[in-house]
Amino acid sequence: MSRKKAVKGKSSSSSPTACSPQSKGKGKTGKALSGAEAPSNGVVRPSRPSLSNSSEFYDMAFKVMLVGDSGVGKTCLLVRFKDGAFLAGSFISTVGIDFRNKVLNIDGVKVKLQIWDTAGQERFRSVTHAYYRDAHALLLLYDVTNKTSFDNIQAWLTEIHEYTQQDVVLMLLGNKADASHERVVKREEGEKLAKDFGVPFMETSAKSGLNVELAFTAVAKELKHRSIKAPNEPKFKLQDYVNKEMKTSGCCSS
Ligand SMILES: Nc1nc2c(ncn2[C@@H]2O[C@H](COP(=O)(O)OP(=O)(O)OP(=O)(O)O)[C@@H](O)[C@H]2O)c(=O)[nH]1
Ligand SMILES: [Mg+2]
Repeated sequence: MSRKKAVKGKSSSSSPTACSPQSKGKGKTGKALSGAEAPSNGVVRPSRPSLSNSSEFYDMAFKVMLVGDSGVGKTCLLVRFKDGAFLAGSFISTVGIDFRNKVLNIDGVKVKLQIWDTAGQERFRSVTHAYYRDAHALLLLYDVTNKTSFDNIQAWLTEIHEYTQQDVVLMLLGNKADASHERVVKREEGEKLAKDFGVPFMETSAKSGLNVELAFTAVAKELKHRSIKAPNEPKFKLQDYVNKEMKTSGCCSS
């Protein structure tokens, strides 16, 4: 299937980057969802086990978007999560939008995340807006070594509230937590901002892998719980789960 079909006819492409999936020789994108798999406002639940890609079954599927300023590490975070790799090198911005699939086993349920990596550059903003509507969850990133990317979070939140569904799952991530010498945004500042806006928060590092798996797993758990809540099951609290599981970067934790 062509990439155009993968995004339902809208033009999308990405340049190879240091963290590009292409550098692993796996092609530009994951496969497009089609038919019963196509992203919709509701959860995708195949009536019988389905193939998410050529090899993996899943029970439910959700669409997750990575957003935030250019250079905060969205592509690297996705590559770390999907391939377990961090390929240092020169930074080439994502062009347009791209996605990859990953199936997680959440408490015995196979949850497929279709993860969309957006371009942070302003000139692609209108392309990105078109995809917000169908997103079940958003990971909003800033870079702890870049104050502007942190200051822009409020504007990102305004944009997100304007374009996404009301019940979208949102989490704020302070990425590049490994870069202790270049850090200009304290973890506490990230925590405060997240608290002020009522969103769960954690720091991550695509480079070291810190909390990367946890960020996606937490979102998948929240989406799964919302989708199939057993009658007497207590409400899943994303931030509580993250706090329990989270590892701090070591350098700055008190
Ligand atoms: N130290 C450190 N560097 C990182 C980390 N994540 C990404 N980088 C570097 O930051 C630069 C930008 O990373 P990308 O993942 O391409 O950034 P992006 O958010 O996808 O940028 P756009 O595609 O333009 O929106 C690259 O040079 C990466 O090597 C991290 O966790 N730690
Ligand atoms: Mg990118």
